[in-house]
Amino acid sequence: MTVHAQTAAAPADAAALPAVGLVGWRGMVGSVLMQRMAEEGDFARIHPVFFSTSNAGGTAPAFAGMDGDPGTLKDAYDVEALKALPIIVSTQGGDYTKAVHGTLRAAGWDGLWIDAASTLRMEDDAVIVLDPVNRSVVDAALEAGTKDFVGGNCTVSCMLMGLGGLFTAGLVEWGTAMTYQAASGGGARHMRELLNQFGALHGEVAGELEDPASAILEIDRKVIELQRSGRLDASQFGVPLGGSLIPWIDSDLGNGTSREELKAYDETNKVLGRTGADRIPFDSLCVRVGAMRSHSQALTLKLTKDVPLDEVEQIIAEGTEWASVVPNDKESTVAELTPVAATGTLRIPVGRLRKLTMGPEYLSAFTVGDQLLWGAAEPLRRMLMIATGNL
Ligand SMILES: NC(=O)C1=CN([C@@H]2O[C@H](COP(=O)(O)OP(=O)(O)OC[C@H]3O[C@@H](n4cnc5c(N)ncnc54)[C@H](OP(=O)(O)O)[C@@H]3O)[C@@H](O)[C@H]2O)C=CC1
Ligand SMILES: N[C@@H](CC(=O)OP(=O)(O)O)C(=O)O
Repeated sequence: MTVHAQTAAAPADAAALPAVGLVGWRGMVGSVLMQRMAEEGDFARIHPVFFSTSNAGGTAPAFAGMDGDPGTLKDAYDVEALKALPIIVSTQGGDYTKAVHGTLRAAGWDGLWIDAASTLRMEDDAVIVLDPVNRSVVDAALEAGTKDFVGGNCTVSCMLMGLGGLFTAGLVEWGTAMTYQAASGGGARHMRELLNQFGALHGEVAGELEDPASAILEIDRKVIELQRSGRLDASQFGVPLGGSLIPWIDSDLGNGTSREELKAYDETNKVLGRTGADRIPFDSLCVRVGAMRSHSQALTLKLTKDVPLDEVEQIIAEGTEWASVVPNDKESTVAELTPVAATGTLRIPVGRLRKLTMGPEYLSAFTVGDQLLWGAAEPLRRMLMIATGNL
């Protein structure tokens, strides 16, 4: 199903454009989505209707490409206003999805729901969208009348954008991902907390750092003392992240696995359209590190056969338009395969590619991706463009 014309009340000059409800547009993920839509000229392809959970009646935002007065913000809990729209895009979060999606469906709304939250991802009648990897799954679902399209977990989406070629070629027998996830995965307040912690730690030893002759062990002692003191603000992450790491992300499933780790198996297979015995064993160990907004991961893949490394590189490079192979040497790796290099770009560098000593079918890889772009906003933006016949 492709939505070409709007069904909601809207200005006459926008009559030919599909009306799209945008909820969560000012949050962190929503802001990146708006930025990308403006960059790509998407606001000229839809008639945006902006919602708010906190400021209904306030002035709606204007973005590049929009035509006419953006009007006022509608109440994001107003089911009648939402029901009038053929498409709703939400980056508002899981609580909002839980509160509104079921009510809307129960009220008979059969529009397209495009969502960043994990709430509906594993529902049977929802599709995880990552079209450069699973366009056929998305198209088949649209054709079959599926109405719920959800962005994948950021780590899974970034991994598949980089290594999708190997998966779609059926070359992965099993895999593991050891992740290094940025503070932004927790939200904007987590990013601020990390920087405040770095600042406080520096402040604690600023005097000693000024003096090149000061004793490093005394600096180290003061830093760890502050980290353990309870005086560092760690209200978001629970424990200090600055100068440390946290090897647990999301909730505790009670079986030694975090919810984030389970997503690696569940979502990777769902994106690829693999079910039952066809699923690829895939597991992970997820770790929060002090990066700002790019997630990294070290992968071990058991290939289904011994594929020469140059062929592996070619398959990866051709897997998606955005995957780029980084030569496995120190100079290229430190320049191109870091969160600092990847942040703010749609490029997904994949490097450290080599066969492991365990045998020629065992492949090592490292990949990095901006978790707010391919990890959150971009798959939704593209889904909206697919649904409106623009991609
Ligand atoms: N963070 C991530 O990495 C990822 C997040 N997601 C999903 O996206 C959801 C949204 O995440 P995220 O964007 O980080 O959440 P945010 O907390 O940044 O934004 C969510 C909402 O909070 C409200 N809000 C309240 N105060 C402010 C403020 N000062 N500035 C901006 N917004 C404010 C806004 O709603 P209103 O305008 O109605 O007041 C906004 O839409 C998550 O819950 C998750 O489900 C998915 C993938 C990755
Ligand atoms: N859990 C991810 C971010 C996120 O929002 O993931 P999900 O959309 O699967 O809940 C992280 O902390 O890095």
